[in-house]
Amino acid sequence: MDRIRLTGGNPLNGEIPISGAKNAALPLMIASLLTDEPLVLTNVPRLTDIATLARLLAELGVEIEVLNSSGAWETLTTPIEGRLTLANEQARRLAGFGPDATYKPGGRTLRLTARTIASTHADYDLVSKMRASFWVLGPLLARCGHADVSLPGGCAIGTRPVDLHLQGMEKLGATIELDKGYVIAAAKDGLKGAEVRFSMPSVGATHNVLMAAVLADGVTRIENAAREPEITNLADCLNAMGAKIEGLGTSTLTVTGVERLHGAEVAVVCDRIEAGTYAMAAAMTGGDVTLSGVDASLFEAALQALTAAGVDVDVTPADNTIRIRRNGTALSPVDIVTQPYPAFPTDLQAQFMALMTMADGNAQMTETIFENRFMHVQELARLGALISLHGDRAIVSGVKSLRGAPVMATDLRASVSLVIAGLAAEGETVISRVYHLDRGFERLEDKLSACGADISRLPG
Ligand SMILES: CC(=O)N[C@H]1[C@@H](OP(=O)(O)OP(=O)(O)OC[C@H]2O[C@@H](n3ccc(=O)[nH]c3=O)[C@H](O)[C@@H]2O)O[C@H](CO)[C@@H](O)[C@@H]1O
Ligand SMILES: C=C(OP(=O)(O)O)C(=O)O
Repeated sequence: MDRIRLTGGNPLNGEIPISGAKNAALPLMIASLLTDEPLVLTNVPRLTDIATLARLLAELGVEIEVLNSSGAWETLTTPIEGRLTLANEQARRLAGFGPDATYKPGGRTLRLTARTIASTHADYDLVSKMRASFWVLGPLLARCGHADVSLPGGCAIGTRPVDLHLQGMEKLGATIELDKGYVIAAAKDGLKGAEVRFSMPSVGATHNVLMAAVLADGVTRIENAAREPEITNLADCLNAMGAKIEGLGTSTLTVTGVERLHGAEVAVVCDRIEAGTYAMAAAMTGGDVTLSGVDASLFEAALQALTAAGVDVDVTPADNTIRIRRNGTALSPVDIVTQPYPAFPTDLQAQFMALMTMADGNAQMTETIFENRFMHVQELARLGALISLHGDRAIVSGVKSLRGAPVMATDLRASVSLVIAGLAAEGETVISRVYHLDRGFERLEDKLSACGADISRLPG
């Protein structure tokens, strides 16, 4: 298993191009199941989660092509015994591993075509690797009237039930049974529009029910929908495919079902979590970094927290850039509370905690979304951080310096919080289990070393 080695102390200086968002690219790829025409996605990031989902979609019958550097479509999926598969080599390519002479920021362009659905079975092997795979349930039900999908996996940050997804499908007229770890869903006479009111905003349940409702018969109102920008990206995509969704960006989505959807071309929105992560890394090292290809309006709460910590944040919307600087000034402690969008995102909590480990005083991190998202605390402690846990709150007492140490990545965002701390720690930090990191950060070592970080991958 690969590890990341880094020696702290270098301020980050330069430009970091921000990739397309993992959490938007995944539902957009899944939306391809809703039509027999091609769905073209631009700005798709190179990540293992993209490869994992591509594998699953291929098994369901989706042909996947990539636009190569000569401007031609190259097929990544291979038909074997009447089924499509994605070979290991192609999966590694989608994940962005290995030397790639054609690499340039701006992501890949993929074309996904689900001419026919070959299978409505989403196997444990793939769904257990990644939360978003579970979202094939809605589109499969909508297009085929049945699906059996393994209960999902994803980052181990809490119990993460799927009751809201299932209640939503039942409201649309599906029958749901649970058998041997699988959700068996059927809608013999098709899905019917309905009122779906979530007891709490769930990103995944909103994606899933939205994709089911677009082909349902009649009008669906989704109340208390999540409002994350990745949901708006999906709703925009579905509308470009011929869906009728109103209320984009609000907590009430009204969907008038249509009989069929058609192909479209849609860009993946920028990754606000990746951008926030690098902003915190730049602040941590006392550097001067310009994030490019980024929309600051998508993560205002995080940028406000950085400003409150004494970091200079200059947004230039016309250029899609944000300049992050901290030259010599101490970091002020700032309390944060994670909440659904547009509040401070849970996916940036670990990174902000890493930053606060060197603040001048005590900062309180309250995690309200997931009940077990403090796994990074004990690893940050190995680097010399002082953090105490009190239920859903962590109190971080800033220290003057951190010291490098061997640490273990426990989930995606926890892993990158260790990178941020390691960049400022004295001496060497080696992070194991970096497969977590590869799920969601495109070419992290390249992006950071281009700005002066002493960081490299140790192949395992
Ligand atoms: C691939 C992806 O986009 N993942 C994101 C998505 O995860 P995900 O879609 O899993 O997160 P949700 O928004 O669904 O979860 C929010 C809360 O609702 C609870 N819940 C959710 C569904 C359900 O049926 N029942 C239930 O109780 C969860 O346990 C959690 O406490 O949103 C999270 C919250 O912004 C992010 O941290 C993840 O990065
Ligand atoms: C928690 C995350 O991913 P997942 O929902 O796939 O576990 C994340 O992206 O931070």
